Amino acid sequence: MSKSIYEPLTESGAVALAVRLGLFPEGTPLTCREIGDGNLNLVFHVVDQRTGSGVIIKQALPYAKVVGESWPLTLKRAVIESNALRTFASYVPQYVPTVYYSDESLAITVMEDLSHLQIARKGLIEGKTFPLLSEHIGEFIAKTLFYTSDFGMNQQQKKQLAQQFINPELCKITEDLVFTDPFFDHETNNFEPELRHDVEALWKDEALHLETAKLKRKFLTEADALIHGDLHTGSIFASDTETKVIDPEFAFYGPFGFDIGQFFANLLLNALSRKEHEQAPILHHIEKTWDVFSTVFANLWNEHNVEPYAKTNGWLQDLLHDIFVDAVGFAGCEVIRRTIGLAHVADLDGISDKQTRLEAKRRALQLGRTLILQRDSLRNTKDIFTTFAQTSAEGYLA
Ligand SMILES: Nc1ncnc2c1ncn2[C@@H]1O[C@H](COP(=O)(O)OP(=O)(O)O)[C@@H](O)[C@H]1O
Ligand SMILES: CSC[C@H]1O[C@H](OP(=O)(O)O)[C@H](O)[C@@H]1O
Repeated sequence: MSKSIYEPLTESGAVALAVRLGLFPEGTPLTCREIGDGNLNLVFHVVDQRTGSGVIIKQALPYAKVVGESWPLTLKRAVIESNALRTFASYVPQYVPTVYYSDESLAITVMEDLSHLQIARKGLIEGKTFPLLSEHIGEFIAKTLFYTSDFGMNQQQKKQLAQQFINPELCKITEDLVFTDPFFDHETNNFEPELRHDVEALWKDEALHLETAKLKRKFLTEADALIHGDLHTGSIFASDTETKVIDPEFAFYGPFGFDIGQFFANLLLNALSRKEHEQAPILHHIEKTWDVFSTVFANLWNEHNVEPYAKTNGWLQDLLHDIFVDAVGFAGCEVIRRTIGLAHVADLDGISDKQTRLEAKRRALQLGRTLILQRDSLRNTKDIFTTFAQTSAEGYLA
């Protein structure tokens, strides 16, 4: 298997691979569908017709699927993804799919089929609430961050691990699409003409540029822990009882606050798409994520810290404060990029009434701006909700 030379799989090729790998007993009647709906990769669902049990074969393409062959992209992202899933599984196996097999030259990851769950974004758009989502994600983030940081593992081994997750091409996508392009008149941007006035105001906003630049610098330079790097609600499978995080191909050693910020942002985008009286469960998820994250992280800090300064009075509180402020700022960037940048979210784009959709997008731009500019003065999740409630339909220019 290791001598394989890369070529994109077809559905029949995926079946043949599953058989070659012995994933199903000889003679099993198998069907396969390519079900990838993300921006980058192929995803094959191979199913035993008799039992309904399946496996997922995910394969990276040598380019970004959403744009096409004109945007070449490293196949190494498949190795990053399978290694990240395996690393996360060593701390929180309950929150990631099991990886059965990976092949660097074919750029594939073969993993547990999670089809009994639903992509959280889709469920949230349908009005589901997934009661345990925030508890699980708070714990996922706290444990993966703590145990891969200088506080939770041997500090020399951490540097070795960070080397394995050097991920320059995928980081550049985030540096460009999240932190840069939406704030300038760039060809990757994508927004309705009615928003141009608001978007142009954003492009000219010097104060916003300064604060976004500071957040970008953090993303470029702070190697706190192994982060997922793209923890939006489309990267999470959920049900009423289970939660699984997928798609960590953007993983690298980055700032503590980034995954929390991405998750907050995508919850806020969903809340913006809802009527006011339906927003409470989503805002509750933000509160709960932070509560669980900070509690679990603090417990790990107090009980398993390898750093001699850990017991220094005030350091943990100081760090949690910084993580919160950064998360709020990163959330602001993500809210803006998902509204006017290259890759949108169905939560907003799927609002069928044009006026309602434009109002939600204007509120998103205003919310993103406020989160970035006022992040230092927001002390807790209640302050995020106040900011959210103060956004107006007039949006950025209000
Ligand atoms: N382990 C899995 N089990 C079932 N379906 C999956 C699994 N992984 C991915 N998928 C399906 O494939 C889609 C795209 O997967 P994703 O990893 O997000 O791809 P991309 O990297 O292209 O964004 C998901 O939205 C989901 O529908
Ligand atoms: C050209 S990549 C755009 C966008 O797509 C990624 O998301 P996903 O792989 O989950 O579809 C990531 O968010 C990138 O910023």
